[in-house]
Amino acid sequence: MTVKLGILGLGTVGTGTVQLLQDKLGRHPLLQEIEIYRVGVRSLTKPRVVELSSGVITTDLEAIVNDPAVDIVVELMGGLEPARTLILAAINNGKHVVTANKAVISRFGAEIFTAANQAGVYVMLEAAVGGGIPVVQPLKQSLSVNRINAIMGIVNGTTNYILTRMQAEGSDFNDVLADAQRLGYAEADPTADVDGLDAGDKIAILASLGFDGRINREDVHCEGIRQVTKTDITYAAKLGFVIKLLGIAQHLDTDNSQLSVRVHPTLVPQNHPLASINGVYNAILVEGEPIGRVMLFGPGAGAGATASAVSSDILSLVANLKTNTNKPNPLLACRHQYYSQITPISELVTRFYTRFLSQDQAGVIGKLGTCFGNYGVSLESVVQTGFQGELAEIVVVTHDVREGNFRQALAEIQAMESIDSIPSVLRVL
Ligand SMILES: NC(=O)C1=CN([C@@H]2O[C@H](COP(=O)(O)OP(=O)(O)OC[C@H]3O[C@@H](n4cnc5c(N)ncnc54)[C@H](OP(=O)(O)O)[C@@H]3O)[C@@H](O)[C@H]2O)C=CC1
Ligand SMILES: N[C@@H](CC=O)C(=O)O
Ligand code: NA
Repeated sequence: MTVKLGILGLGTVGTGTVQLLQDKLGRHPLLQEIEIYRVGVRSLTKPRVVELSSGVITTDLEAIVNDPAVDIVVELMGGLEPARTLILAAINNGKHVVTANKAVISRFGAEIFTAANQAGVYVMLEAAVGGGIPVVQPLKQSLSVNRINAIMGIVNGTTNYILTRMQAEGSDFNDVLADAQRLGYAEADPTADVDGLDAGDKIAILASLGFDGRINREDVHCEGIRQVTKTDITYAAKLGFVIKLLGIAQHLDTDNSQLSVRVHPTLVPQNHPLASINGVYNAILVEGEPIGRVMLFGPGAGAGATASAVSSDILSLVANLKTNTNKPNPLLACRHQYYSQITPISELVTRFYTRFLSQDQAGVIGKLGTCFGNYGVSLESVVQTGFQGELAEIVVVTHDVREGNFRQALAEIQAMESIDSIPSVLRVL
């Protein structure tokens, strides 16, 4: 008997997955056991690049998740609703689920995994983080005996593609975004990519896998790349950095009582392993004990890469169904019971890069230094870089400082008469 799939969604990832599953030659023999039984879409008239037998494509997605013949529901539609409701219905009907939907998992993971554990089914999500890169299963299995200290990475292909082209070509943000959408990397609404929310969903999921507790998505501090300008990219390069949007989950102290989970554009030293990850590629650096550092690298978005992750999850479930075991596999199931306590961003200790525009007067740099000093902020470098019209441009890099102290100093500096504006504040790795 074949294992029957009900696939919800036939867009970029759905189409890539169907193409992979239909082209079995030279791939794992278990793929022969899979039947694409139903595919749910919004529009029956939209042209499709894959051929499916008549009756397979339907707009009745509820019928798919309620159909007793369907063994595995593969949710590739995106968005919060109706995806969440359909996933829960599939679970309650005893079906295993594969999803690429980080937005749903990061917000409703507790509800979904509790339902899955009660129903004795699995929810697999390799495609939800890092696209084609195997990172979810490695964290759940191959790396799970390590004590994890930090997980940090480039987890959004669209913004990495945009930042890379802005850096290499001096291109305009909006033109590059349009290319990322055309290539199928961006979300249907690219706001989630550009504002760091997609990366926030992904680092929340990685943190829950690595640090063994549920993450309240609202506790994840998220900043996107809208404020990153060509000017900052150029200054960063002169100072020996590249600017990357990083998702970071790390213990802030040695007794592991403080966990920081956040997303923000970051000045990364040019010799750091994440600095050379360009274009749509993603990379996730895991630091654990005793393993040390492991970096997982690969294509973070796009039809084929993401289909690889989706199909590998389907294959794991098919293997499980074929071996007919009724006992839950603890390496596939979710075992979280509690929420992790997340440290507020004001408690983070980090370096900062800041660009000031000031009146061209004597003594401005001295005043900046004094004010920073009053809040315990010590400066690693201060450079008066040039002029923007009548205004002098000053770039400062601090030593490590508690973010709350730094922000207080900035508020005081902002109010100084000689300071026109503070166009950029970026954290430094
Ligand atoms: N694109 C990528 O590179 C990656 C995407 N993902 C995730 O994969 C998922 C799918 O993304 P992607 O393929 O890019 O999205 P698309 O927008 O390309 O495709 C969405 C598909 O779902 C269908 N659909 C959406 N809403 C409904 C609805 N209410 N009722 C019926 N059908 C619906 C659409 O139908 P129709 O075709 O009729 O419009 C379409 O086929 C998302 O969760 C995304 O975050 C994860 C990793 C990478
Ligand atoms: N829009 C996402 C797609 C994959 O998750 C990205 O750009 O990384
Ligand atoms: Na992945």
